[in-house]
Amino acid sequence: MAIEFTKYHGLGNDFILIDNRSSSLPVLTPEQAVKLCDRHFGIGADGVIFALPGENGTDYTMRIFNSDGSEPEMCGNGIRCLAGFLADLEGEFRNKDLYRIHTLAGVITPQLMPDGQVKVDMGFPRLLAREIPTTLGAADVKVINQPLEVAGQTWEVTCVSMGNPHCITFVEDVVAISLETIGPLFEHHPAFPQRINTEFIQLVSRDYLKMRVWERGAGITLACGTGACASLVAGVLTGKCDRTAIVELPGGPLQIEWSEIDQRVYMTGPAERVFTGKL
Ligand SMILES: N[C@@H](CCC[C@H](N)C(=O)O)C(=O)O
Repeated sequence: MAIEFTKYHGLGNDFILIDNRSSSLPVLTPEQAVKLCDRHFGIGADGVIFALPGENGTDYTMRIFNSDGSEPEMCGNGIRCLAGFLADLEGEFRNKDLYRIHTLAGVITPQLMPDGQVKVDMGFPRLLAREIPTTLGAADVKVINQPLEVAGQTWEVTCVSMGNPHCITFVEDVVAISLETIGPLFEHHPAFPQRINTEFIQLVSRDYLKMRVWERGAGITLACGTGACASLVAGVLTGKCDRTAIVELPGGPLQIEWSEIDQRVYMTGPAERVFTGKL
C-alpha cells in the first residue's frame, strides 16, 4: 500500500505528516515511525504526526510518535505544522483559520495568521508535582527552584507540564552546557517516572530567553514549542521573566505569552512545508 506524506518543520524541529483522516488508528506502527525518522536509512525527522478524524466535537485529532517510537501527549512545533498541513489538505474547501484539535493533552487550537505564522492556544500550564509527573517534592506542590542531582552536580530546576513534562534550568551560558552528556541523564532520572524534556535557559533580558533542549524520545532538537512555553512559565514562576517573551532556539525564535487575563499560554511561530513523497 502506498502512503503519501509531507515533510514539515517548525524552526528545524521536523516531522513527517500523514493524512490519516479516513481511520481513527494511525496507519503506521511506532516501529515503522522509528525507521522513517532515521536520518541515514529513512526520511529523517524528529517525529511522525498523524492527522486523524476529530473526537469529542473537535475538527481533527493529532497523534504523534517521537523518533524513538514513544508517544508524547503534545507537540508545539508539530501542531503548527499540522495546521499548515490541514490547510493544504482542505485546499479550496478550507472555510476557517482556526482548528480545534483533540490531543492527549486536551483540546489545542492553532490559528493560521494572515502573515503565514501560526498562533496556538496551548492551554493552561500544569504545575503540581503529580501533574508533571515528578517525585521532586510533595504531590500537590509546585516544583520551583528544587535541587536535582545529575552527573555529580546540583541543578536548580523548575518543572512545568504543557500536557507533556518539562524540567527547566536557568544557566549563565547555554552554549557551555554539554547536552549530549547530561540530556539523557535528566531524561531517565528516577525523579521523572514518565521521563522528561529538559530545557536550559539563558536570560538575555526579562523578555528575551535563549534556550537549548534535550527532548524526551528525540534527543537534541533545533526547537521545542512546548519547551519554550514551559520555560517562559518557569521564568515567570521564578520571578525572572515578564509574561511575554521571545524564546530564541537554535532553529529560530518563538513568541510566547502566558496571559495574565485568562492564564493560558499562547505560542506564535512558523510552519514550513519542505517536500512531499510516497512511501
Ligand atoms: N518538539 C515538540 C515536543 C515533542 C514531544 C516531546 N519529545 C515529548 O516526548 O514530550 C514541541 O515542539 O513541543
